[in-house]
Amino acid sequence: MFLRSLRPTCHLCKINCSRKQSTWLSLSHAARIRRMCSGQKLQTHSQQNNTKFSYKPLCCFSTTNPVCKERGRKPGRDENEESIINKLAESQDEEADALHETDEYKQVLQEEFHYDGVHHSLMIIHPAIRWEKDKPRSTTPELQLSEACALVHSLPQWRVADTKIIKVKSHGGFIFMKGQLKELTDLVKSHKNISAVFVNVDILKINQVAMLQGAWQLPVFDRYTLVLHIFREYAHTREAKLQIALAEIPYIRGRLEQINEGQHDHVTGKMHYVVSGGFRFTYIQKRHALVAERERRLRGELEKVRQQREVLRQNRINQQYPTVAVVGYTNCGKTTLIKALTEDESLTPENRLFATLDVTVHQAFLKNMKVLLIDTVGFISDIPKTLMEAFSATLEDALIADVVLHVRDLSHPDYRNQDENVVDILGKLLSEEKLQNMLVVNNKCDLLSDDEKSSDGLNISAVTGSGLDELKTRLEEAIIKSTGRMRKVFRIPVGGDHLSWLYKNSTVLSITDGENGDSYLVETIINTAAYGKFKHLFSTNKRKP
Ligand SMILES: Nc1nc2c(ncn2[C@@H]2O[C@H](COP(=O)(O)OP(=O)(O)OP(=O)(O)O)[C@@H](O)[C@H]2O)c(=O)[nH]1
Ligand SMILES: [Mg+2]
Repeated sequence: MFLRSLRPTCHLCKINCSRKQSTWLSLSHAARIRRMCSGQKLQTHSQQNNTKFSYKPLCCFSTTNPVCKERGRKPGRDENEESIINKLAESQDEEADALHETDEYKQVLQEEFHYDGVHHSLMIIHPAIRWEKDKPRSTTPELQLSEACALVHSLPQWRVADTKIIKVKSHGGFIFMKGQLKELTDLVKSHKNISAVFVNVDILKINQVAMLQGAWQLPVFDRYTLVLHIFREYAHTREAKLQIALAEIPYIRGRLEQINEGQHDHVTGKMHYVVSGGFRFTYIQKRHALVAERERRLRGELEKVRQQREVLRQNRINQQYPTVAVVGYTNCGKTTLIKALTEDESLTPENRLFATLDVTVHQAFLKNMKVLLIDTVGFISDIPKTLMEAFSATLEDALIADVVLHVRDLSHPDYRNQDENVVDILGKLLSEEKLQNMLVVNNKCDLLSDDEKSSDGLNISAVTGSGLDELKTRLEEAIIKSTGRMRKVFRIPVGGDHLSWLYKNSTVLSITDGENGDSYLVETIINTAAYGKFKHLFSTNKRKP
């Protein structure tokens, strides 16, 4: 049986094949290249049973496609197919690592994100919107600027050379008025040691970047690109690295769409046209194909990693330990709090934004209960949704946790704004029930006087340990409420299987002797299912709990 591509796309050069006839592959060969599949539909040659397959088309090996790297090969014959597959196997080895960046892709990254390993000395410009009617904010331009500085300082050896707050009408158009642009250009040029400019807005449009880079003759960063630099610098696990690589894609796509809409020509300043067998492929199409191919490989790899995560998650569910997701704004003290509750020395809290980029699970013993605490990636304001969406899987663990613990840094001058941001995001993600049962703690209270402490939420300090005893009690109560676990006292006979069963299936809090010495009183925390099972198993011997 043979397979044929419906919409042939060259696998190597990422360009649609100009040949009218696409190459036929034998089923066995198609199976061998399955892992190279781009998800495009292929049909059986005979179409008798109308079966559809998803194998990678090999039409790219067209003899007539001038841009195909494999040009000259004659498709259709078995010996050629064999060599094609060998070639694919080679390229597969090279590309086996989904994170591998081709030279072409490296160039895209360099153009869009300036990943050149340079430790920049930055000028930060904060365009403060004059009248924010629809969204009155509890923050101030000075606080936003100081967060921008913290972002820069999160990168090793990056430094802030100067800062400037400038009032603007909106972040649209060209952001700055003509006079303002001149003033800023003079300022930037007056600093000889500045190597880049960071405009503190969530994301700059391509025409804005081109205009500002043109005026200042320096690379220009926005929050999206700067946060990506931080993520890239500190990601350790494969999952985090894949997620970050995936987060680059919507940014690049957004740029391509803006070029497509004709907003502005790209950084390169010209459009490339590749003419191939009567088809015209623009620079945009080529880049779209390049990005699509990378996305396909990253998603495929991420899926595998996530399957492993799912196994771990299932293990946790099977273990029946209650889970607590610790969430909050970046740098609020989530990791420090988990360290204090678990005494896990392997945890290393750091005084910088986005110190935690991987979701990790830690066992803790509260007062009577063993729980699993989940450390999560911190939130930050003014970051486009697409960037945080790349980390959505890490939040999934938080979403299915029995209890969500929201940590706030009460000592932070901008804590109200941070709180609004986190509550806003959690409000969209969590069910009403989870929100109702959410616990809020005000951390870093050791840095505050009694007057400054809040009456809303539990005041704690993860560093000094104050308030942690009360937090453990409240966490247990919240877990009991959300999981249907209950406190039960069982009277069980001495010398039976009851006690070992209870140890296995519930949390045993205490054991005392019964009045006549022939029984024990066992205090437990048990869920409704286990309670029903106990009654069922030991109904004849069971004494009234
Ligand atoms: N004084 C004081 N400092 C604290 C407290 N809790 C955390 N910190 C400090 O705050 C900084 C950030 O702590 P982390 O635990 O890394 O914060 P995080 O929320 O995990 O941060 P990300 O992982 O970046 O989101 C560290 O320097 C901690 O020592 C506290 O209760 N009091
Ligand atoms: Mg952390």
